[in-house]
Amino acid sequence: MPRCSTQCGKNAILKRPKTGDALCKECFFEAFENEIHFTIQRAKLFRPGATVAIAASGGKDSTVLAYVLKLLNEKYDYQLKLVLLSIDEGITGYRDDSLDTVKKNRDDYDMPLKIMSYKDLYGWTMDEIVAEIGRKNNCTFCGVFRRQALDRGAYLLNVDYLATGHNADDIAETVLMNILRGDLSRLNRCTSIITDSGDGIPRVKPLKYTFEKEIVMGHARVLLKDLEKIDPAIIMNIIQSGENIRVNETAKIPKLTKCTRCNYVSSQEICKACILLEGLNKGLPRLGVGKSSRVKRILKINEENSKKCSRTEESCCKENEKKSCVCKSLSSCVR
Ligand SMILES: Nc1ncnc2c1ncn2[C@@H]1O[C@H](COP(=O)(O)OP(=O)(O)OP(=O)(O)O)[C@@H](O)[C@H]1O
Repeated sequence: MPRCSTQCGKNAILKRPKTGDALCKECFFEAFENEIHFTIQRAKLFRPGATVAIAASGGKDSTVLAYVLKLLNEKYDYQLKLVLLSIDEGITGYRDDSLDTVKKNRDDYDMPLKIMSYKDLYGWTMDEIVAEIGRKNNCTFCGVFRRQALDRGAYLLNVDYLATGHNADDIAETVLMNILRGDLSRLNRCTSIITDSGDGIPRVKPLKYTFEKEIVMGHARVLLKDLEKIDPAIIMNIIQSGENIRVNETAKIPKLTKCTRCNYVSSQEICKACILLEGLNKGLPRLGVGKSSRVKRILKINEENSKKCSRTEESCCKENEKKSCVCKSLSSCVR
């Protein structure tokens, strides 16, 4: 390795993929932290005196986020109050381990920690959901419930911001996925460093321009890594493409509104979390997996059937072994 390109006199230990600079350990840390500080300053990400919940999964990104935010908060006097918010999805052998890491973050960084579980919020752990639906579609449940659980946690903690550890690779991957799906609404939102979750608590991504070097499973990610081999600037270019795409004014973009059932933000009358939950509770776990037009059709059929159902709650549930009952009282008798 050559000498550190900052002329500090030390030997370089790595070549940064983002800039191509050969740096020593100390200069790399400094450049890394300064870039995040610059991102925060340029986007005016935090109001001084605000409380920030750091969405802490126990993974590398959110652990680095907690570390860097604490460091920058003290170094540059952002005057932020930092707390950790963790969601326990109830995945044995996975989340329980990473929750130990989050508890270590709490002790190391001296930050309060709030843990919220799917079991308490939805009545189901991910292990129970997988037992019901199988392995194929369980990511849909996990993603939708986690997103809402983080919003609920942030609301409960009465914080001003929710910061996640999404990095440049995550964002470039999401841009690519939304382009491939033609999802203009999400494409519009996914490159923003700050997004309104709909209940007044903005979500922020201080690591938006920070690279992730690890290769994670997933087709878009693999494609991205292949493209990166051809041109290292590709990750930034894809984010920029996403930012520059202009949406045709005649294109139909769903408006964010409130779910009529749980009152959380949704682009549909009933939010995805409520539909997934209804499917689980009615023994129709695949209800929310797939197109919203199909979901609407099934909900309508169920609604019509339930009008026809003249049985009592007990007999209906008994007859259907608490599984495919169509009477309106089903969710109360199943649970
Ligand atoms: N169980 C969780 N509890 C709290 N926050 C979470 C949880 N899972 C994900 N997040 C937040 O969402 C971000 C992106 O999550 P993702 O599942 O893509 O993990 P990741 O990119 O591997 O990040 P990490 O390394 O922090 O786990 C995380 O950095 C974290 O801020």
